[in-house]
Amino acid sequence: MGTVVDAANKEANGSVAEKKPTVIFVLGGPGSGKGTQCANIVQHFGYTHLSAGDLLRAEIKSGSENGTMIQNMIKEGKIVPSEVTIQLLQKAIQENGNDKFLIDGFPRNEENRAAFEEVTKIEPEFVLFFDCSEEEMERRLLGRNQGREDDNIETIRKRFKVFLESSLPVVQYYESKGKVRKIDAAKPVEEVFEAVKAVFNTKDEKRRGMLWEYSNS
Ligand SMILES: Nc1ncnc2c1ncn2[C@@H]1O[C@H](COP(=O)(O)OP(=O)(O)O)[C@@H](O)[C@H]1O
Ligand SMILES: Nc1ccn([C@@H]2O[C@H](COP(=O)(O)OP(=O)(O)O)[C@@H](O)[C@H]2O)c(=O)n1
Ligand SMILES: [Mg+2]
Repeated sequence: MGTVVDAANKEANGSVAEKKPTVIFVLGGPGSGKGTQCANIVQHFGYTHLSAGDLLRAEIKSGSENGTMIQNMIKEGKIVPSEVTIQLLQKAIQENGNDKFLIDGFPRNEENRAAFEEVTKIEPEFVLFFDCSEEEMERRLLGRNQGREDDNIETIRKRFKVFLESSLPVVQYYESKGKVRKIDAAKPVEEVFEAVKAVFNTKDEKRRGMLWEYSNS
């Protein structure tokens, strides 16, 4: 107790005893490059990557009682009820020894956002938002070749509609709180990652600055 690091944790989490994990939400339209960039962030910055879509697809494969419902929702590009997705995210966080997570593809609507906050009491440190044109995202999704049942033009159009109507308002909500770090995601993978690195390096510099100020006060 009483060290500089304790003080910083206390400031970030409210109290040392109830230390919560650091969470960064990674948002952007379908095919904007969330999964690709998360893999890079994991390599460089030591976060654990949790993709809501991957967790839901694993749940279908596991033969869970919700599997058929989830499969139908994904095929229609619809958003699975929060309680299902949040339970999967919470379990993944609890089972992992890391204390910093990239949550990719969540929250995708207001219900996701409010329920996660209510259940976990976790506020994201910031929201990484990958901004990309529909034309480019469509091209990427049709070329993704991961055998996904939702990467066909009919479902892609539905997913774009859901993104505009339900997911963008969540980005706007965090924008109003000054939490959005917007990245031009239409560029090549390496250039996008340069912009991502700048966001994470700035965050680390700010934290070092805070600790320095504290230790000199
Ligand atoms: N900056 C980029 N330029 C071109 N293709 C990309 C870029 N980022 C990702 N991709 C490709 O586009 C497809 C979708 O990327 P992915 O990371 O799965 O996006 P998301 O998780 O946002 O749907 C993949 O085939 C990926 O290899
Ligand atoms: N928070 C979430 C995330 C994904 N999903 C479902 O999973 C699908 C695929 O999500 P994903 O994040 O893997 O898709 P991409 O944006 O990576 O292409 C979505 O279209 C939804 O049907 C959901 O219901 N709720
Ligand atoms: Mg993805």
